[in-house]
Amino acid sequence: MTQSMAGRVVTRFGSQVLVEDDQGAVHRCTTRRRLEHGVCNDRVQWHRDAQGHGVVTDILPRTNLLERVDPRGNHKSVAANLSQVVVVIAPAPEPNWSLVDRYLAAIERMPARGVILFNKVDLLPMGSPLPSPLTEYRDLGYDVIHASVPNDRGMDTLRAALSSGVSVLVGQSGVGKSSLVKALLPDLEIRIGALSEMGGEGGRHTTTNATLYPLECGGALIDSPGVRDFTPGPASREALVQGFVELRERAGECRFQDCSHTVEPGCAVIEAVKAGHISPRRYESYRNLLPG
Ligand SMILES: Nc1nc2c(ncn2[C@@H]2O[C@H](COP(=O)(O)OP(=O)(O)OP(=O)(O)O)[C@@H](O)[C@H]2O)c(=O)[nH]1
Ligand SMILES: [Zn+2]
Repeated sequence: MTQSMAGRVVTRFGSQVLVEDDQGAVHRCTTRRRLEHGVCNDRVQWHRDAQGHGVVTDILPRTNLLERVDPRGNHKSVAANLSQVVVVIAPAPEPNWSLVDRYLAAIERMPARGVILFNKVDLLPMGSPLPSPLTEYRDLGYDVIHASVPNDRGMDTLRAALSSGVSVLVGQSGVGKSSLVKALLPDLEIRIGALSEMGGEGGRHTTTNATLYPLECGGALIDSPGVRDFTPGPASREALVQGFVELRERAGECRFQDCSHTVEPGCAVIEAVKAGHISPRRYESYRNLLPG
């Protein structure tokens, strides 16, 4: 056996994966059968077999996993080891704040860094106030970036935020994710073409699989339609509490250890809502997301 090397999965198609080595070169590899479930950005060990073919021999433990839930309710792994997830919203289509809370709760649980990108700010009338939920997110410690691709606003701030680690952009349809990705990766089509060719076998590679793209500003972006439209699945009550930073830090002070933070006496969360320390809107989001 030849020397074992470190790498990470750029994308997969069928039973094959493209693996990027430490020098940034990309190699087509097969995976051993028990390792079939490698996903984009998995850290792997690989080697060349006697015929010179790349073979992935090991998938290293993941720091986190982005999962998609399909319409039938099946969980599908999309990408691993993410540093941050950027939730894109815009003045139009009007933000679904409850969906933003759902995204942030899923991101906290992964765990990964959550960033909010308020896109298409050129649509805002001059001097209009910041939507109040954005102030809440800022107060909770989330970075809120304002951007507009046509006006080239906030793009440097966004690039700086993406410049280390591996990120994904998510958000509801029409908020401008495609335009942002095009601005961040102007040569996306060329890169997709090159990867497809590497896929061999008649370019069976499709862009529907999550793919890792190094960014010129440093860092990397994982993109695919399935990643952009990622909607988090339902969460248990305990998981949900962990997903709301302001609930998580108070839940330990409730009178009952198994407090659901909805009706119980001596609930530190309800007290904090009453005292104005937790936003009633966020608290409502938590209640609405509770499993029935
Ligand atoms: N005014 C303005 N319009 C924008 C901006 N970015 C994108 N748009 C427009 O918003 C619409 C949606 O943009 P897309 O980039 O396709 O949005 P998306 O989030 O990828 O949407 P889906 O493809 O439906 O998921 C298009 O008509 C864009 O031209 C922006 O910064 N300002
Ligand atoms: Zn409680």
